[in-house]
Amino acid sequence: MGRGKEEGTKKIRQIPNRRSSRRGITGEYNYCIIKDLLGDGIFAVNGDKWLHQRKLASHEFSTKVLRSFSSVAFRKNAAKLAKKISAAAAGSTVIDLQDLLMKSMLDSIFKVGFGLEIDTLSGSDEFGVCFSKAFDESNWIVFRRYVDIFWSAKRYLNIGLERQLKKNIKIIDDFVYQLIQRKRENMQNEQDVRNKEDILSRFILASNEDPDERITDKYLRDIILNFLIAGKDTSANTLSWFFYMLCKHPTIQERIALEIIESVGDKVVSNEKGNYSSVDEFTARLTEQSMDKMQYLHAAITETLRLYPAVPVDGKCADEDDVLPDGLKVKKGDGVNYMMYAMGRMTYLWGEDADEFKPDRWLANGVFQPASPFKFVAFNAGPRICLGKEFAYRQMKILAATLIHFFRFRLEDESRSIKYRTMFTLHIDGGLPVTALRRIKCE
Ligand code: HEM
Repeated sequence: MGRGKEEGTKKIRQIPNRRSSRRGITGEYNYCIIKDLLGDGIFAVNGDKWLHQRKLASHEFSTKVLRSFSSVAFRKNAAKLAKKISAAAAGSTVIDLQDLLMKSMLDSIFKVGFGLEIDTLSGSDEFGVCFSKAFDESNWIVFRRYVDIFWSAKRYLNIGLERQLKKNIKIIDDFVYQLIQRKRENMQNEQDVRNKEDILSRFILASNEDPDERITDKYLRDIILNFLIAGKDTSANTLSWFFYMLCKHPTIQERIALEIIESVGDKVVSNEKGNYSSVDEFTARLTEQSMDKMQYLHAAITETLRLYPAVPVDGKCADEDDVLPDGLKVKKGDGVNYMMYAMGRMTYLWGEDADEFKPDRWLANGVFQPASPFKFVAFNAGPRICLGKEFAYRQMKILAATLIHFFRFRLEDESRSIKYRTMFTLHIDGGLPVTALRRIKCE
């Protein structure tokens, strides 16, 4: 088994992403299914275009500017969400935490990714809410195509879900093209556009210097939708499962709350008014240094991703004939799927307690120990590893720390059996209804 595992790592690395170069038969079919929604974006491109986008995107993700800019935006959104939950807690109202997290993530990614303020969390931004609904529904309909063999006939006849999808895509496109237009206009009017921090501005800047004129509005539209699909549901779903786990394991919830207090310092817990702290004062303390001290929180999020990987299954397409470690021959163009969901629960990888939620398995002397990305595959591995991993951890830790500091969460119905919904990402079917009790007064 040991030898197999080692070889497997090498072989899987040699099988490129189905969208990376030549697509082959299965790759072509997958591409066909998703291209109506995502076009030729990061997830659906081939050859040179992918490399070009990856270069542009990875540069942006690694800049210090983006790192500090995104932290400010994440803290602001975390505070907004905490205030919303606080209002519900005051009235003992049950909240759907998954829904709130999805909205909060959408607002965040618009700010960080595209430099735009939208407010779907409060529900006041009608255009944004409409876009968000159309986007989520399209995501589900596109996934349904994998199990509906008549989808292309329905698309041709413009009936059923395909008709709905067409309408949704129009809403999405109108919204996104308007956004690009607005962005281009703003950038023309601004003096120092080089200091723009968001990813869309950087792509637009690159388009002005692109001799081949590859970065068209259609190209930017695909980039925006790909970043949304990559960055919104993944982080929101992970946090939903994370809070579900904390509800099931109250002692872990308490241990994280203690670690947060130790990491940010005692002052936030009490001031001259007693047991009170402003949420903005608290989030301001979520600096890189204090976040780095939250090793147990980091481990608990990682443990959630092991058991509930946001991308539960992923596919690749063989670029050339190959042989898998167990001797299975793979022909050029064949599709190979690997299941993160199953891999996270394999006893031969994680031990006899693989099914248990144990953040401690990631710690040695209180310090987080990462596993090989070929074993912990939630972010993929090799050249197509997730570009937003660091970004996602920062955002999830800021949000989680803020909510756990101020509230104690309980499932609305302990007896309800929680199931996942089959989509591209691992949603909780029916949402996550919880009650939030205030630990600390939150304003
Ligand atoms: C918990 C959060 C996340 C998880 C579990 C996750 C997981 C993944 C996985 C499994 C892939 C590989 C997909 C494939 O093979 O086709 C991927 C790719 C990618 N992710 Fe993430 N992701 C997360 C958050 C994010 C965020 C927040 C962003 C950006 C805002 C992001 C941006 C990307 C991009 C751009 C790619 C494509 C990379 C490439 O193909 O070169 N991800 N992610």
